[in-house]
Amino acid sequence: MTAVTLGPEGTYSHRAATAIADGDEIDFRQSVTAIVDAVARGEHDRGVIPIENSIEGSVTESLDALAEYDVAVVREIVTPIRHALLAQGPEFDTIASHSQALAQCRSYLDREYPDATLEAVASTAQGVEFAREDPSVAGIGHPDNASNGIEVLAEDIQDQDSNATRFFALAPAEERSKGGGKSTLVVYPNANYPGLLLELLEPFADRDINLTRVESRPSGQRLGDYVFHIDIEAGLYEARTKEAIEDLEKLAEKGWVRRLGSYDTEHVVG
Ligand SMILES: O=C(O)C(=O)C[C@]1(C(=O)O)C=C[C@@H](O)C=C1
Repeated sequence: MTAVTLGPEGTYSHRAATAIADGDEIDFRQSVTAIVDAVARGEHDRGVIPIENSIEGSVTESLDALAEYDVAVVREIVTPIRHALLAQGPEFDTIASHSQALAQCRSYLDREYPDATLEAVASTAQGVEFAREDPSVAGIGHPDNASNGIEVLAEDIQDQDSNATRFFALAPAEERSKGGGKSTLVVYPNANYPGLLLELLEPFADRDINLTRVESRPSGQRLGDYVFHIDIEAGLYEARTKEAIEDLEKLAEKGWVRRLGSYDTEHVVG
C-alpha cells in the first residue's frame, strides 16, 4: 500500500497519514486537489486530506475536490492540533504557515506579533522549511519540526486548547464501503426554491438519522447555486439510509447525489 498526503514531511496531514499507514510508503503533494487527483487516478492506494478544523471550520479546497473527483472516503481521523512558533531565533519579520494554521493562532499573533507580515504557504511544514532557509521568517507548525537550526520559540499558540482537525482517508472509488458508523454524501440539487434545504434534510429527520455536519459550497455554475456536503451518523448499509438517499435522489433529480462512503472514526493523539 502507498499513501499520499500534504507535504513536505512534518505536516499535520503527514502525521495523520502515518497513524493509519502501518509503515507504508508515504508520498507528498503540494495541494489537497493534487492528492485527491492522485487517488482518483489510482496512483496511490490511500490519500489523507484535512476536512474541518474546530476553530477555523471547513477546508474548502478539500470539499470542492470531493465534489469534483470520484473517490471513496474509507476512514475519518480526528487529531488534536497544537501549534508551535518555530524560527532560527527571535529576530524575524514574517510568519509563514498554512492559512488554516495562521487563522487558528489569530489572537496570539495579533497580541504578540501585531507588526509581522503573515504569509500563507502550502502547508505548515513548508513554512518551517522557509524559516530554515531564512532567519527573517518564522513558521507555525508541529513542534517536532524543530531541528537543523530551527528552535521552538513558543508552544501551544492556538487560540483554543481544544483545537482539533478532522481528516479523511481516501481510496479509489471501487473501494467504497457501505459498512461504518458514519457516511458522507455530496448533493447537487441544481434547483433553487423556498424550502429546498429543508426538504433535503427531512428524509434524514423522518428516519431519526442524526446529521453531524451540513456545509454548502458554491457550485461554481452561477451565484446562489450550491453543492451540499452532508455527514450522517448511519451506515450506507442501513435500510433507513438507503430509503433517505432514495428520497434525496428524487429531490435532486435535476442534479446528482454522490455517496462518498461509510467509515469509522479514529482518534489519534499528537
Ligand atoms: O499544513 C499542514 O500541516 C496540514 O496538514 C494542513 C492543515 C489544514 O489544512 O487544516 C491540517 C491541520 C491543521 O489544521 C493545519 C493545517
